[in-house]
Amino acid sequence: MPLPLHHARSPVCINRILQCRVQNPNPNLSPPPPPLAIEGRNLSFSVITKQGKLLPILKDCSFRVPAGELWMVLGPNGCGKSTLLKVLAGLLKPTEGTLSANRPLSFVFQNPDHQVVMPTVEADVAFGLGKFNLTLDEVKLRVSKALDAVGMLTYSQRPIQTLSGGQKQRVAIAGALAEACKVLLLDELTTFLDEYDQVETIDWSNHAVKSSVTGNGEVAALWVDSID
Ligand SMILES: Nc1ncnc2c1ncn2[C@@H]1O[C@H](COP(=O)(O)OP(=O)(O)OP(=O)(O)O)[C@@H](O)[C@H]1O
Repeated sequence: MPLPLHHARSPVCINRILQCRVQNPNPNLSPPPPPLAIEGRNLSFSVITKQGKLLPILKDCSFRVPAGELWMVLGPNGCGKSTLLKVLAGLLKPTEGTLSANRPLSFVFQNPDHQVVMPTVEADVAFGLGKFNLTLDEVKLRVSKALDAVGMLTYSQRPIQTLSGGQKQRVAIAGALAEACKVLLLDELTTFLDEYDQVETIDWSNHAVKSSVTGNGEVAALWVDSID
């Protein structure tokens, strides 16, 4: 399946991330590059095992994700994808290297049932906005723009339990967009989805980060997923 994305593949280990952006053959005519939203330089992360040995998990990992783009990092189980996301989210401190990521930053997890909590689509996307001191009209506007960005606006009143797994993932992404996140970290969203929902979720996620309909400015997304 051709993915309409820039993507980075890591067949063996995440420290071999390759940057896959195609260079413009005539840089004099090209527009200025979009600002970077996430940049990791020479990131390493190690833990000390119970036996007192240093166990490297990420090694010398460098990558740059511009605003308005969705990048995928694909790798086998245990290669360090979740660790990379935790480092990006600030949950783990890199042992070496530097990192910058625009804020606010939101996580969307692999099991949508752990993330969508309210009875209807609209209520779920509005749930996270309670902390922002917004008027009711502002909440409604943010919710409808975010749902529109992921193609779920017509589902606003639908009970959550009637949605497919992929639709629930899109509602979870809309919740993050409604909170005006600048960086989306998407952790193995395809795990519980059938093939159709996988393609839809990737397409709509890509659309959402490229779209300005949320009014957030451009969002960048880093999606990690497993490959056999
Ligand atoms: N605190 C820790 N102590 C020891 N080993 C760890 C620790 N955290 C992660 N690891 C190991 O580092 C490796 C990478 O883990 P990580 O969860 O990042 O992999 P992953 O690529 O996300 O895997 P999966 O695709 O199965 O989710 C694994 O071998 C894991 O056991």
